[in-house]
Amino acid sequence: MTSDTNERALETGIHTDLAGRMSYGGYLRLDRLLDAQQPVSDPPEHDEMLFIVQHQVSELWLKLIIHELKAAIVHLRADDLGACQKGFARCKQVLRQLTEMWSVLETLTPADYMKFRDTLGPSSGFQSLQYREMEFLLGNKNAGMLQVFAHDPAAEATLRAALEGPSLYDEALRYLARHGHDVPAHLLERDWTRSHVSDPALLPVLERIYEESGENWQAYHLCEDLVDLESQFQLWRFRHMRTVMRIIGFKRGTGGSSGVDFLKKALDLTFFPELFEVRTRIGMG
Ligand code: HEM
Ligand SMILES: N[C@@H](CC(=O)c1ccccc1NC=O)C(=O)O
Repeated sequence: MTSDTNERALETGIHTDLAGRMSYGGYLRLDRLLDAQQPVSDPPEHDEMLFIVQHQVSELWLKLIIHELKAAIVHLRADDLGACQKGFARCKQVLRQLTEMWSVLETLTPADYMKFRDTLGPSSGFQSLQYREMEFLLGNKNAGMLQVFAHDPAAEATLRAALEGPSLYDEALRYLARHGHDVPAHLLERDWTRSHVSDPALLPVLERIYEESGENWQAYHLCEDLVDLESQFQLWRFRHMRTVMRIIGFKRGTGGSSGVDFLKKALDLTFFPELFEVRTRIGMG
């Protein structure tokens, strides 16, 4: 069948009377979402739109990750590993998206970025509340980070709540203890505002889980989900550092840090140290 136009006729039944009813734009609050891209460069720099959209999309994905991590912590506490695994699978895929997104920003040339970089003033991703909350939920705690939000009491309270609660790793260790694994007692009740410090006493516990994964499948699966999350997170950090190096070289950061050097140091951080250390022992007798 041929047709002399390329139009697709509306089927009968398509809703067109949407006055006062739930619509696409209304449900998604697109009036607000799509009004939130407000470049500040004057005269306007074409590439500032890319910069804003990239950050906003990142923040939206961070919002979902935080939503899932908080739920995973609740599910872990309730021994509901199935629900937890669903959340982890989603977080991993979102982190992959976030990591892949650096390729879009890498189309920003150093010279084009410098045309509007000054307008950013002292603002920096270092001040991302959601990023810091995600780090805290994963276990990289640092009370000093609250200072950055002293100007914003609501933000500070959000971050403080994440600082003061057990992290995903803390809850995973508590889960293992409840399920017959000999996790040292001092890891089960402690000052949650501090990052977990690698504990050699955990290694034999994890070694058994890894050596006898068949008999400890749930625990093994939980540990491997955490390993996946950390590895994917590190890929995001690495791509950020390389993108920054490519765009601003070794300039200082707008947030006041040394720049690439500061970002490189973050690559040494680990959320779940023993889950990597245990691998050294596997098969060694
Ligand atoms: C041209 C693009 C970018 C450049 C040049 C850049 C540069 C930097 C630099 C130099 C820092 C260190 C802090 C400072 O002194 O400012 C930093 C931190 C940070 N940036 Fe970016 N960044 C870029 C894009 C992004 C994007 C798209 C995100 C996504 C949300 C992001 C998130 C972060 C976060 C979360 C930190 C804090 C990292 C930490 O504390 O470990 N950045 N960035
Ligand atoms: N820190 C970046 C500026 C920057 O990337 C930025 C500025 C404002 C809001 C978010 C940002 N993203 C990540 O740091 C720089 O030093 O050029």
